[in-house]
Amino acid sequence: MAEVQAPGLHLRHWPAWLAPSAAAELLERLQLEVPWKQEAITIYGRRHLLPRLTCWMADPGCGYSYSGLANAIEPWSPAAAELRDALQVLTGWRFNSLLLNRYRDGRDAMGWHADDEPELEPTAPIASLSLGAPRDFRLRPQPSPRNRAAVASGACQLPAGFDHCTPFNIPLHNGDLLLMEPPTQLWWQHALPRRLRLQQQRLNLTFRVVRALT
Ligand SMILES: O=C(O)CCC(=O)C(=O)O
Ligand SMILES: [Fe+2]
Repeated sequence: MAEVQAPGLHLRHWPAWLAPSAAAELLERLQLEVPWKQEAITIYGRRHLLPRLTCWMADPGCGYSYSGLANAIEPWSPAAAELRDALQVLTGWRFNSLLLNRYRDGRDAMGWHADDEPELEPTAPIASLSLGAPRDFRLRPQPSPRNRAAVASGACQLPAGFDHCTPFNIPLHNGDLLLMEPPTQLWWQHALPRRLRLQQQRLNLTFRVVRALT
């Protein structure tokens, strides 16, 4: 396991957390088991198909909206539930929500964002499992709008050295596990850029802890 740290950023990376044969078998299972959909989002009144297939799985009551989509929640599939339980043993967290992304080839991608929705438990990590083709995972420093307001009002401070941080890449390979620990989502954004020559698919699973709404 390799730790990646920078001001406001803490990642733990397990290269080949799953052996290649186990990762390949899991990819096959998930491809068949998961009800993949291509969702559309509306920006300035225009509908855009997302450049990837997605599915949300969660415990009942643990759904949340993402990029303005109120997501339909699917029950845990057998393979996803096994991974959730293995991640609980590794991290001590009972992940109650999962976003699955299927990048059909290098044209599919994900833009810059942070997973900082108010529904997410801020003290929990996000656990990201990669299967299939390798892709670059990019990170760049960016205080969230909420943090920018908090910094402006004096309620919180930028992490020391934050303003000198530079964007960087972490290549994620078949079977890699990446834990994004707090407060990473507050200060950093991430993206999965397009790779137009790539023809193989990649699956990514991000396990999350959604707060019980009271
Ligand atoms: O595909 C990836 O590695 C990143 C996915 C991601 O950032 C997300 O699901 O929020
Ligand atoms: Fe994300």
